[in-house]
Amino acid sequence: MTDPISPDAALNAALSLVAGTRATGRIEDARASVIVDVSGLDEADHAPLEDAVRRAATLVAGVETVRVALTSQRQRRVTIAVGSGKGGVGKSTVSANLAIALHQAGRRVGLVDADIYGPSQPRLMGVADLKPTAHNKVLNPVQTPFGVPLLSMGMLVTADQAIAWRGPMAAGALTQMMDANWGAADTLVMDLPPGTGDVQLTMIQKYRPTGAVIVSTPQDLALIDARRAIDLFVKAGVPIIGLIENMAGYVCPSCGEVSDPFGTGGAEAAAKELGLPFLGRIPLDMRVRVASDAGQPPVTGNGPEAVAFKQIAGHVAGWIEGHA
Ligand SMILES: Nc1ncnc2c1ncn2[C@@H]1O[C@H](COP(=O)(O)OP(=O)(O)OP(=O)(O)O)[C@@H](O)[C@H]1O
Repeated sequence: MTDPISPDAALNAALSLVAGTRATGRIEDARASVIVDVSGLDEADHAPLEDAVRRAATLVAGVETVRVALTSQRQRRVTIAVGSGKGGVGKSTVSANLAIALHQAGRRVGLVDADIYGPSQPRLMGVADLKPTAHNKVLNPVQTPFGVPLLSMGMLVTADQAIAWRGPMAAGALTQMMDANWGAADTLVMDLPPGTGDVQLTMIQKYRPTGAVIVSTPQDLALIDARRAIDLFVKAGVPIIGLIENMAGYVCPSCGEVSDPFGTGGAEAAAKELGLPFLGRIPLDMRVRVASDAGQPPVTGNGPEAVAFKQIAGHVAGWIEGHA
């Protein structure tokens, strides 16, 4: 026998049919109190949504009166941009695992894949076949198995279209994702395109992040690409939370021994020289690639790489608490 559905669950089920994850409510003494998050909606869409929510709540068994409050959460939302001076340094891998680790640490996190040149988050987050829906022209992010909803450039346009984009077009698509229905999310992690061109600058200026983390590899720092990425954020007035060194030290898949083909400590020294915090290093470990390719972000496991991602996320969470 299945349990009867509670009045609150019946109310929330009815609300989700008309407002997705925007509306939540509870019933007390035959009165339904409903909160509707109108973040990102045009002013003109508020009243129709409120009416739809009110009608849906009125039809729920046991409800005699309905009170609806509209709120906008956007002001309280923190945006963390993840950037890199060039491609292939693991920026997307870091973004996915950082978003999940922040969620595991208690934040309500959404992930925005703004990498127009190679949007890899749908695969990394195990939702490669899913597409977002829309309500009143506002996108509903795709739910992932890891508690972090996702929107990706790859869900909006084909790769060929995106590659021909100029800055303002990419920024327009980014706005559509940033103004989506993120519901109660208090933090958005934004995976930016690699490099430091006009597209990146326009995106950052149009949707200025609260803070940025820079991902580099040990050899990348020698080539000063990471410094260019830092400059890009500084130019746009975005505070740098710190530097992450990825693919630091090679972990031998057979014996587990760690060696340093590109030297060690380079990123930490560079961070010091630039006066920036060093957030931590992630080893070059085959398990990171295998788990990522399988849509199972390594931070959800219990290997040393999971610990590394969690420590980095701890530093980022500390920064958010101090600055946002
Ligand atoms: N620490 C690591 N150990 C082993 N493999 C890694 C590590 N970090 C990333 N990789 C692998 O390196 C490849 C590139 O990573 P990723 O796609 O995250 O880089 P990116 O900087 O986002 O690249 P792009 O700019 O092309 O989007 C992927 O196959 C990924 O699984």
